[in-house]
Amino acid sequence: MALNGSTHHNQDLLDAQLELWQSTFGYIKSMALKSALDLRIADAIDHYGCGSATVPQIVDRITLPSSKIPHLRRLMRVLAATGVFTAQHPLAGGSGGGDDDDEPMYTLTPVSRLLVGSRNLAPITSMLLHPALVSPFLELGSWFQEKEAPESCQLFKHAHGQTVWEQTDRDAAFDAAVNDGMVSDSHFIMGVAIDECAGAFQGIRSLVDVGGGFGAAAQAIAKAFPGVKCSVLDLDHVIAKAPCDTDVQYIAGDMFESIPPADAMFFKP
Ligand SMILES: C[S@@+](CC[C@H](N)C(=O)[O-])C[C@H]1O[C@@H](n2cnc3c(N)ncnc32)[C@H](O)[C@@H]1O
Repeated sequence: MALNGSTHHNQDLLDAQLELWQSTFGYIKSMALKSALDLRIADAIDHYGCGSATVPQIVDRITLPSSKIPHLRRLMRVLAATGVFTAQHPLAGGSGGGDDDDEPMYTLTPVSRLLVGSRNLAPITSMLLHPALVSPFLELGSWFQEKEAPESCQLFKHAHGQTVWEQTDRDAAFDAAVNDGMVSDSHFIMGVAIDECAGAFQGIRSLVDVGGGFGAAAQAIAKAFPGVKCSVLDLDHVIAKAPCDTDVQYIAGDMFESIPPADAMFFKP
């Protein structure tokens, strides 16, 4: 906004305030995305074969009290402004054909297509936006002031009094969110990695995936390269829940104590 007859000083102040609010409210972007995941809005839109839907059509597919529909419209506008969906607004007056004529049409974008279908990143996105992982950032300032030794001074531990992996061991719901998230991320990225870096796996007869979780990455390697004997090393409580009907061998242990021998070590954070 340019001010009429104002000094540059006032214009600069307002521009700076705008930037300050943009940084202050930056979290709205990720919280709107989290709401879309919680409400399964991308799934609701994807249900309509063309990948587009109006708010009333979305409401038909999700659980929402009718009093919240105006708020859903606002959420959809934020999600369209941030590129999660596109919004196509109807021509003035509508076409006169139906009830939804005045409704914007929301369409999946390349971003939200990653929240549905076979290469679905919804579980890892939900995991990364889990309150246990987001809330420690509220304490980042006090973490900086803490004088403990670096290894015992992780932000997560500062906030929760235990490490991420101690919490997954004690909290079954958080553990499931982390494991499901990791599996979805591995499915996605290993499809790309195997296409792009197949040469890296040539000539290897055995491979150990260190901190390999449920073994989605190792399974993808074993499937693409049947000559590579793949194993997964992870903590006891993860291996206890790992699938048993796969081509990979699961080994419970602590990577800081020992790593089983193999031609290659693989690590996917
Ligand atoms: C970020 S996750 C990655 C999981 C897996 N690589 C994937 O992509 O699906 C890190 C993994 O390391 C495991 N981990 C953490 N500390 C470990 C340790 N000391 N020894 C073995 N595994 C460990 C966790 O249980 C978790 O499954």
